[in-house]
Amino acid sequence: MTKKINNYEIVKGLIDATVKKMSLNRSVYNILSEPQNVVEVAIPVQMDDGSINVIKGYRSQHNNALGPYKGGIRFHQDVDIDEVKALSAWMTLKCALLNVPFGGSKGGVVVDPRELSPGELERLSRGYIRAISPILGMDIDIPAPDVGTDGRVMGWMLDEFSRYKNYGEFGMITGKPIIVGGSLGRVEATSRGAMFIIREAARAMGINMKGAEVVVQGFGNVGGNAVKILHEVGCRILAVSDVYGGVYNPKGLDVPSLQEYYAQNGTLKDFPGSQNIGNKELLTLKCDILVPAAVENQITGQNAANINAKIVAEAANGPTTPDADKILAERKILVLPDVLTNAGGVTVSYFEWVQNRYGYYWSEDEVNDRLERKMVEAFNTIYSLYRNRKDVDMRGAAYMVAIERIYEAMRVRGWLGHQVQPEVKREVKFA
Ligand SMILES: NC(=O)C1=CN([C@@H]2O[C@H](COP(=O)(O)OP(=O)(O)OC[C@H]3O[C@@H](n4cnc5c(N)ncnc54)[C@H](O)[C@@H]3O)[C@@H](O)[C@H]2O)C=CC1
Ligand SMILES: O=C(O)CCC(=O)C(=O)O
Repeated sequence: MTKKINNYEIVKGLIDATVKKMSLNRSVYNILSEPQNVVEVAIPVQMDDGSINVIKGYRSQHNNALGPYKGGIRFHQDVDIDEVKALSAWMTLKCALLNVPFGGSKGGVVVDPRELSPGELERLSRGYIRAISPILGMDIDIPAPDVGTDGRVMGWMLDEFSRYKNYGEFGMITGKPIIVGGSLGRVEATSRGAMFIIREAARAMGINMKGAEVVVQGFGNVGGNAVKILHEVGCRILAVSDVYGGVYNPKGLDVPSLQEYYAQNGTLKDFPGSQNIGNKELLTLKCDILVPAAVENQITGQNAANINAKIVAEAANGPTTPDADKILAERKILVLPDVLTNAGGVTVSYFEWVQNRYGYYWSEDEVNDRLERKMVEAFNTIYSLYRNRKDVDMRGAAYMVAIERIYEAMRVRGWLGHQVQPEVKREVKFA
């Protein structure tokens, strides 16, 4: 049996390398290598047959130097504590990178939501949020959707938290339905943000988005909307997949018909005018842009030599392992890191939180325009650092920019004592 890849060890290794490269005090690594709080809860859930299942859940609050903890909630059968810790650290980094005034957190529940009835799913969602209510709040820790959760689940969680507080604190969760304070554009935000990053990278590499050949792994919130939005801007979608497998047409899939087919049949398989393809094979298809938008550790030392794209755009969190990163860099394949590429989700979550505080709601165009500005600004900052330094890849550059900001917040808050450098010598100025 192959050893499970530990993403928490991976993110710690990346933070360690970055802190060393920036010659920062060791205490910066010591603080960032451990989440500030981690809770584990056991949630009793009444099943439809009357029995009680006790389901395990976690919340990891990684760092709040820059603002309240922020991060999604994952419902997935493979969730474990180290995965949740890793995902919470990535949240700290991506919020810092996007100049969004939040820290990082993440929640996880060990369950396959496909196996629950709607009633069981609602009782689990309410039970989980009840269990972690004391550590949540719009100025403390603000959850959102991730794998296996969506706006409907956020609606139940908002309601449960409001019962606990005895008033409706709408800004305590984002990605919720529009009618209860959700933001226009949040459902598509992660994918729209990814499109902006891909567009900027394609421009820098001389790839025309009109007709660019794209392969997307994952057909949920992020993958499904990425397919739709990339198609809208003129890309040719050659292949897409979900956990059960995918479909491929070398001339390009008919995206509107595929969406209709999926909505009707609940599967991509046997979509007319395409051939079925497995997830392994899909990742190695020849294309301009490969978009992993499913789960972690999809591009590894095992298959990186066979990746046949010019750009890998990480819409998922953690899809590429460090050994794969090395191989892709040697092969001159540009990897657009997760903490940048998928940060559109938390950016619009931030806009949602601002609108909730303000009690005034923006049009979808306003949301999308503000998102575009933030994503392009972050891309330019990282890309210029990557081009100027030459000793870091895009991920390394992104970690440097993020850690610089977190470091500065920790320094001025006095978390680092008096033995540290007064200020990091800035290589890139923030706008
Ligand atoms: N929902 C959001 O706003 C954000 C999500 N992300 C990340 O994007 C990724 C996808 O998240 P969502 O789309 O929200 O989840 P989702 O639950 O809506 O969709 C997940 C998709 O991946 C597929 N999938 C699962 N395991 C797979 C496997 N082993 N191989 C191929 N496909 C597989 C599923 O069938 C489904 O189509 C995750 O890494 C998540 O952390 C990142 C930022 C924000
Ligand atoms: O929208 C959010 O607050 C968090 C989204 C998320 O979980 C992620 O970026 O991985």
